[in-house]
Amino acid sequence: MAYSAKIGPSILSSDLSCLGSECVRMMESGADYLHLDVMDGHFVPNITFGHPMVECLRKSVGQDPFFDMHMMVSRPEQWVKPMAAAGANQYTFHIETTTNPGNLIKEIRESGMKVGLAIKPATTVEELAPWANHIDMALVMTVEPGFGGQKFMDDMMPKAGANMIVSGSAVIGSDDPRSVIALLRTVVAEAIQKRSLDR
Ligand SMILES: O=C(CO)[C@H](O)[C@H](O)COP(=O)(O)O
Repeated sequence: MAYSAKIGPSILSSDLSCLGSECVRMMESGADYLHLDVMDGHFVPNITFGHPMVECLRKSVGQDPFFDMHMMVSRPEQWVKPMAAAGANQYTFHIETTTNPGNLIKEIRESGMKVGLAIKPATTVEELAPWANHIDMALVMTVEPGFGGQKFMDDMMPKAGANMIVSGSAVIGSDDPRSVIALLRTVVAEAIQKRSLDR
C-alpha cells in the first residue's frame, strides 16, 4: 500500500506584501495546499487579514490552489459566508471559540466548504473526538496560535498521527522550498508506514 502525506505551507512567515507571488512560489515548489492564517487580534494577539484579501488572492492565483483558512478568530460564525464567497475551500475553526460546533460545521458545509477543526495545545484530543466523523481535517496545534517560527512543542506528539503537515518558516524561509516540502512529505509518509506496520 502507498502511504502519502500532504504538505500545506503556512504563508504567515512570508512577505505579506507579496502574498500572491508567495502562494504561487509555494504551489510551484510542490505544496499540496495553502494554509492561510486568519487572525483577528482577539483569539490571538496578532492580526493578519480577512476575506477581502482572500478574494484578491483567489483572483491572483486562480482556481486551483486549495485554500485552507485557519480561522484564529473569536467569532468564527461571522466569517463563514464571506470566506466561502471569497473563494476559500476549507474553513478550519477552533473548538475553543464556539459553544455550538455542530451548528458551525453545518453552516460551513452549506456554504460549500470543507470543514477543519483545530485545537490549541492546552485542549485535549478527547474534546475533538466527538466531531471526528463530521469533519474533513483535524488540526492539532504544536505551537500556541498567533505567530510563526515558534519552537515545536514535542509534548504534543502523543496527540498526533498526522497525514497533513502545516509548516511555515521552515518552508517559506528556505532558499530551496521544493526540497523542504519533498523532505517533509517523505519523512511523514515513512512514519505513517512504520506506524501501520507496528500495529
Ligand atoms: O498557525 C500558525 C501560527 O498560529 C502557523 O501557521 C504555524 O505555526 C506554522 O508556522 P511555523 O512553521 O513557522 O511555526
